[in-house]
Amino acid sequence: MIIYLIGFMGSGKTTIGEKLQEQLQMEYTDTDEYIEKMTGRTIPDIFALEGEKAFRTYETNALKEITSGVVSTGGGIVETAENISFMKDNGVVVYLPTSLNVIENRLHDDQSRPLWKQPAAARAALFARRSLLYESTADITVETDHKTVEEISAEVVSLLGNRPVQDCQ
Ligand SMILES: Nc1ncnc2c1ncn2[C@@H]1O[C@H](COP(=O)(O)OP(=O)(O)O)[C@@H](O)[C@H]1O
Ligand SMILES: O=C(O)C1=C[C@@H](OP(=O)(O)O)[C@@H](O)[C@H](O)C1
Ligand SMILES: [Mg+2]
Repeated sequence: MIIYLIGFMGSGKTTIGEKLQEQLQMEYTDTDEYIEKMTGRTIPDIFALEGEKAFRTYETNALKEITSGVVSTGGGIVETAENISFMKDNGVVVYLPTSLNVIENRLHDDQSRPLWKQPAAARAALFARRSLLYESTADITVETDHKTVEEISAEVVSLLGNRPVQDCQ
């Protein structure tokens, strides 16, 4: 079984993925960490030196190469239509909706996410546009505002357990 975590930057995909790895005793991969290992470059360096388009190609390749376990994606995974159909065809997609003001409190002036380092209006537009894509891609949705990491992972585990058997193979 593959479980894909999707959502905006700061929704907690990496944090919840690590927790689910412990709870479900499954393999775990974060696509950003995978790309950093494969390229030997940090995400900000890839954006600065090669551009976003090159990053999106690495991201699609990473998605295809990770074949099992819990997968924390990057917030822009839904920017590529091919990624959306790949995740829907190959696993269960868990969306972690989080409101923009909660994300602002979590990320502040985070420097490690190139697309967070833009004016608030541009971030809000990106958030609005992507939210529609996350919603239409999700099989399972777990809100994260004002919940602890433990509460969110427990909810994900419980909803995964309620899935029809054929979805969990
Ligand atoms: N439920 C939560 N409550 C409070 N802080 C959280 C929660 N989930 C994640 N965080 C914090 O928010 C920041 C971003 O989390 P991260 O897992 O990196 O998000 P993503 O991978 O979706 O960008 C981290 O500092 C993390 O500790
Ligand atoms: O939203 C995006 O386009 C991105 C999100 C980041 O991952 P997180 O969502 O884990 O921050 C990372 O993949 C890269 O900086 C691009
Ligand atoms: Mg992450």
